[in-house]
Amino acid sequence: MSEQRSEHAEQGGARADAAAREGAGFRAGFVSFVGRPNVGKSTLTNALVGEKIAITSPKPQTTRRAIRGIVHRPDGQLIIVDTPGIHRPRTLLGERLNALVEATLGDVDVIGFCVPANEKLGPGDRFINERLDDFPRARKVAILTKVDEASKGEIIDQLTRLGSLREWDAVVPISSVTRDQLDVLSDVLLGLMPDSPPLYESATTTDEGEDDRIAELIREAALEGAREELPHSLAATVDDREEREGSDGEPGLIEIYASIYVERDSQKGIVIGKGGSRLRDVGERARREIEALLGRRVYLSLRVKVLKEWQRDPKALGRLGF
Ligand SMILES: Nc1nc2c(ncn2[C@@H]2O[C@H](COP(=O)(O)OP(=O)(O)OP(=O)(O)O)[C@@H](O)[C@H]2O)c(=O)[nH]1
Repeated sequence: MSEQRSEHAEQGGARADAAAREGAGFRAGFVSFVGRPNVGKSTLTNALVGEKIAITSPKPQTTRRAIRGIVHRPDGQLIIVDTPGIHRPRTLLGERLNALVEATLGDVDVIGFCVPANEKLGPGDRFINERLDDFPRARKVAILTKVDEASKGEIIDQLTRLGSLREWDAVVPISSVTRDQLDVLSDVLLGLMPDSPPLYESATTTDEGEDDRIAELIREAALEGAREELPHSLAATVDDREEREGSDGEPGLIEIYASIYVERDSQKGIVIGKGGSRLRDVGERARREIEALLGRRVYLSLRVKVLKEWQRDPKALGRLGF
């Protein structure tokens, strides 16, 4: 992150000078949320940034990339690095994701350890908590998520158990759905960040490329309603796009050609559905999200392709951007 810090510091220098002249201390730094799959890390990222950056899904292990969301405040910037989560690797994809997590966590200023309020602390949480010792540089904050799903008593019990795991720099209960305590969490995280000039322009909410974000929206749409082993086998890419000329000052239609990848022939049929019905639904859902992202009308063409056992194949992983 230090490279990014100096690279982006130059852009933000003018504003920092202004802040310094006003005597206001400005803070900026990197935070990463870790925790078991499905504890609400991506939802929290989106809720804090106020825009859909990371896709979310009730299926565990949805997150595959280090996506950055940026929270802009008058007194600082929080740059959120969303990781795929720490787990025991079973495939080459799993190994690569773990390496990505290691590199990310070794570099951030704060690690937010997320545990849901409505489930007991389990071996999975303890495994991740112990791994946090490997990253001594980062300050550590415990975040109790989904408090809207738990009773007061459950929340208090869970806070006590969390407190006994280690000495946290802070413990904050939140709900991304009701937005309960999100401002408190931002304050706490910002308070743990180093003094620094802004690292990003104020209009930037992510530094992920547009095609990657579109591909993630397609994957999210395809994940909806997907069963059993299918979620892990899905990947999506944007292959081509063409802009149509607009008229009367209106932006023209944008044509997007994208692929959904599965690992086996049998999965292809599942994704396409009877007479193409499922794929049509996926396309419809994805198109609406992409139109919201781009702010213009979209024609989306989806093709389903089989890339045999891509999670275990180095060449295929490369092609899909892992
Ligand atoms: N009730 C409630 N549900 C939540 C909250 N935050 C997240 N969820 C739900 O929990 C599920 C998982 O959320 P994600 O944000 O995808 O979880 P994640 O930890 O990023 O999951 P992975 O990508 O698998 O690591 C989704 O169905 C969310 O809608 C919350 O504050 N309250």
